[in-house]
Amino acid sequence: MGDEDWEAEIIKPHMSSYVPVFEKDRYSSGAHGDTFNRTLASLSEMDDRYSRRDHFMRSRFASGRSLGNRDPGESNKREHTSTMGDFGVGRSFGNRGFSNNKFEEGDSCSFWRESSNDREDNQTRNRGFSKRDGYQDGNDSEASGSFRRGGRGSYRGCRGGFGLGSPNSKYEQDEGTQRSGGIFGSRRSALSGVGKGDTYQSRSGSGSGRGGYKGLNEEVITASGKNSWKSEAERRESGDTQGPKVTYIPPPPPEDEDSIFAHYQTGINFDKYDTILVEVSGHDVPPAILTFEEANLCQTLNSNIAKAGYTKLTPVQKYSIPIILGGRDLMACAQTGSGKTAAFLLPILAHMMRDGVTASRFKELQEPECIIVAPTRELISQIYLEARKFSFGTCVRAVVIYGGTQLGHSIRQIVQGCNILCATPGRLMDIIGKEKIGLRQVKYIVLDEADRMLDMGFGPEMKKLISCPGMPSKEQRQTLMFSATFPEEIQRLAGEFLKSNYLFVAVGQVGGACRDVQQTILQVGQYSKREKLVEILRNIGDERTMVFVETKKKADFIATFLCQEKISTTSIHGDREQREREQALGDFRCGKCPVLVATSVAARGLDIENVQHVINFDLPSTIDEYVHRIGRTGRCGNTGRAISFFDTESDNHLAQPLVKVLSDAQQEVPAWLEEIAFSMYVPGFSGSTRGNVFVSIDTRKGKSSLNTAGFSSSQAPNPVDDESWD
Ligand SMILES: Nc1ncnc2c1ncn2[C@@H]1O[C@H](COP(=O)(O)OP(=O)(O)OP(=O)(O)O)[C@@H](O)[C@H]1O
Repeated sequence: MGDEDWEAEIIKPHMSSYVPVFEKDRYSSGAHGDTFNRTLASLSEMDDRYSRRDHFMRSRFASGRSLGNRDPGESNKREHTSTMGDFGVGRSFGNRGFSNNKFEEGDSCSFWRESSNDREDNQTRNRGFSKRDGYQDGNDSEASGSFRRGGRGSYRGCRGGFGLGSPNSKYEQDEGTQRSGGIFGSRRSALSGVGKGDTYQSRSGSGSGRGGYKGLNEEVITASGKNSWKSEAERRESGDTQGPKVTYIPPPPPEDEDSIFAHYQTGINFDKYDTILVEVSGHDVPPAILTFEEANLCQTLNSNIAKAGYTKLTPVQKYSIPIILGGRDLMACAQTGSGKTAAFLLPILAHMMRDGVTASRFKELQEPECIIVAPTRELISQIYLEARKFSFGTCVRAVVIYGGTQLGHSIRQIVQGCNILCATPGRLMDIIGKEKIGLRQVKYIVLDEADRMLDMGFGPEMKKLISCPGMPSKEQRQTLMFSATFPEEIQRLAGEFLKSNYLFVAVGQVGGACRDVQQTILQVGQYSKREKLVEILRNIGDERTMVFVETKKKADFIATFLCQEKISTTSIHGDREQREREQALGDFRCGKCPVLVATSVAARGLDIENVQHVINFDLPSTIDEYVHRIGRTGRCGNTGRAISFFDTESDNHLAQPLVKVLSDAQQEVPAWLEEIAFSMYVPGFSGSTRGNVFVSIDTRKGKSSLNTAGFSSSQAPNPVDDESWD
């Protein structure tokens, strides 16, 4: 099947999904989530408000009129502001916008092309603008600024002297050029130095633009025509386009053993994992193991496991490790924070050790045995650190490469030896296109957050990956997929990547929320959200809290506002430069800024110690996203709390799946939410999932089932969105 067919297949079938039906006599708001019926719904609601607003505002603000730091509705002025605007002092970016209750209005219509690019979620976008050439031209002139940017070598104090690496090195010629600005100006806000009492700075460098190795306005750049199999994402990072180079070199992680093995404690509910039901489907299922010893790993691995503080297997590990050790392909679905990363890393490493895999820095062409892909830069970095931890003291070398960093740096990492390549899709395809790695030796491909990796956003990239010259066929490699959510449609697509006899492991309910997270849904209208947020954060005190919002500019806006309220806050979203994203995460991790305002870019996979609260200031557009977001707390047996603001103006489509997720996780369901859910009743479906613990199952069973994840599939992200992730 050609690429086009494949993409079409992704796009179209999503448009129907299974959603629960609320029937009065069957529905219960209690703790038992088995009273839902199954239904085949029509298209899930697609919220195109932003696209429409975008359209409107483009015509309204296309001239880039000046604005003050008042509210997001006026913030396109920042396109012409080259200095660090201090939103914390004097004219209040936050207060004025909100005090007039104009935030939402402004939000919807500020940056004239932002709304289509701003949301890092699963919404459809308006992709109508193009202007490729103009954009390119605009960037040409910025090229000289790249080294200035790269010269900021003091990330977290770790980068002194590290800086740009060796500009004269032979790899420098391979340096990709990545655009970071252009015709759309500099709406990216950069936040820095946010601490207690600090001001929250929003910078809009006229030359730096959006920090932009990602985003819709980059996608429209005309490709060179070379490497025609390459995607826009790859071209962006590859240097096929004109623009300044991205010179950011991430600081190397600490090398001392204590740092490598630093970990947090499992929580009081860790042992309760044992009571979660697990179902494995497929033929010839190897028996689960109960202890690490049963896995028969080599001594070094066992020692690393012990140093990591792992004494007991989690359910997904008990089942996945023997399956992978047995050479089988696997699709595994287990709740957030339950140890999926080690579930694939340990058996892969065990095989590599068995096979005597050794990294060689003398090989001109590096040929990794394992490729791991994940949707965000921060997540792939985290997976890399786990790989480094478990391979400590072995000859296996893990490398991480991701967008937003200097391409030459990625290449230099690889040539030092590469057995496990952890990568975001864009950078991976770029490196492959530049023939910096060979694929012939690939024995393992891992898709973490696999449903995300296979949806409309990244699916085409993944398809290309497995079709790359040299890539062993699926019969000759092991393909492993992990996620906490797995829509049925995506499961079906996954079949193309997996051997037909792959095994499917479901730990608890596919797409179910972690039960260690106490979920609260509050009915809060858009104009009351800010006040409510402050009230909650003041009660929370210094406990680490992630606040999720729906758009990038709102992330900046809310972070600014919280800083004005003297709540130490930082933010992470796809319009921030990579250096800033990493700085923000670092400040949050270490507690310098106990509040992190984030878009969906931080929803998946991030494993941050002591995140006690997640607040959905805006609910996401899909229930899967909700499950992943709240999964940033309550990890590894620890407890956490999630509070979500439900706006009846915009969130009603989530009522049904929310009630389902709450019920399944044995959470209290507010009566008002039940009512909304009931009012959203979709007639025409019969069937019940009553009594079916594994309400979403291996699709090969041919059983269409109630699947919270199924809600999202109809709203699978537009490919455009993904460039803010990678
Ligand atoms: N067997 C274990 N014993 C102790 N800690 C563990 C064990 N397995 C994993 N952990 C720890 O639990 C935390 C969560 O693991 P991990 O990030 O792999 O979860 P996940 O299932 O991938 O979550 P998500 O779905 O959010 O990506 C990590 O800090 C990890 O080191």
